[in-house]
Amino acid sequence: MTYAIEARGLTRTYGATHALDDVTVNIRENTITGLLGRNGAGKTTFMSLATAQDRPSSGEVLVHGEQPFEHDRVLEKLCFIRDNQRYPDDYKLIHALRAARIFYPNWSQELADELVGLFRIPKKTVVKKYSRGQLSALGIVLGLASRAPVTFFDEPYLGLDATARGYFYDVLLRDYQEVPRTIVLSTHLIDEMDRLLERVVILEQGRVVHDADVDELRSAAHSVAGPAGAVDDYVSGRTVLSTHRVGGLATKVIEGGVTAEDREAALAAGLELGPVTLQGLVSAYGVDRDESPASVVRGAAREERAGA
Ligand SMILES: Nc1ncnc2c1ncn2[C@@H]1O[C@H](COP(=O)(O)OP(=O)(O)OP(=O)(O)O)[C@@H](O)[C@H]1O
Repeated sequence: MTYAIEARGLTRTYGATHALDDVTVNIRENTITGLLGRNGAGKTTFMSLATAQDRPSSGEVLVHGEQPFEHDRVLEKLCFIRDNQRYPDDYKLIHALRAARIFYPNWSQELADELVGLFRIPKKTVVKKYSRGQLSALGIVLGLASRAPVTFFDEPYLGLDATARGYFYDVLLRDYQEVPRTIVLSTHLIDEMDRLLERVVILEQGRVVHDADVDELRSAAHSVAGPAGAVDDYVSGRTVLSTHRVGGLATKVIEGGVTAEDREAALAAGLELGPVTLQGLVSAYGVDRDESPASVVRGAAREERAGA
């Protein structure tokens, strides 16, 4: 198997903060991978290290088997679209496209022109006067039209309306099928983007908590809902990833798939078993086990009422 990105013990600290903490992960060539996790989980840090915009405190990251830092042959394979991309003050659309065409060997002007039209990106306005959504659209044009063998998008949709986001997802999938390449996306719009993702890496406080194919991950957990006591009995001896309580009802996300015995037990106890969305899993892995903020808040409110 060929890997586009290989991270070994990758660590980046800022003082006492471990932005990335001993991350070992391989990203297969020609896949679309979602880099997921709550705010501050380390997604941008990972992308910055893989694209040589920053250096690790320890460990290493290889792109197509080579160190990216000050290595032109590797750097020209990489495109990193981040939300705070800066452009020279006098840049208009044409300047940004011209620079990209020179920099990226696989640049597709045809694709760039199509996307500029779809996103209605202004041609006469200087880029620094663009709206938030127009800036994101420009980043997406550069990222997709670069056709770079390894392309990173760090929350590329900020400010984009739903129609424009739909164009992004559709064109990304179409062009990826025509010109396969490695695409890594960080996103908080997980339910909206999960149809794009073949694989996900979930980070939590700088560590990898899951690295799996999307289908594998979906079947690696399930939810159970019903009367709290019956739910507690059902989950006894299992790993609970998250809990939500409303009055006497509870919903828990549990590690592991559903067996025939589970179905029978749930039916007998009047419980409902269901799948967990990717968003549900990321939230579940991003909170303290068995105590989601919702249940903590509601629990506190109940205690207050009981004490009043
Ligand atoms: N230059 C820096 N100086 C100090 N701390 C930093 C720096 N860059 C990142 N961090 C810290 O490292 C951690 C990871 O940050 P990072 O930006 O990688 O997270 P993220 O997953 O991309 O978050 P978000 O989803 O909010 O964009 C955070 O705690 C952040 O505060």
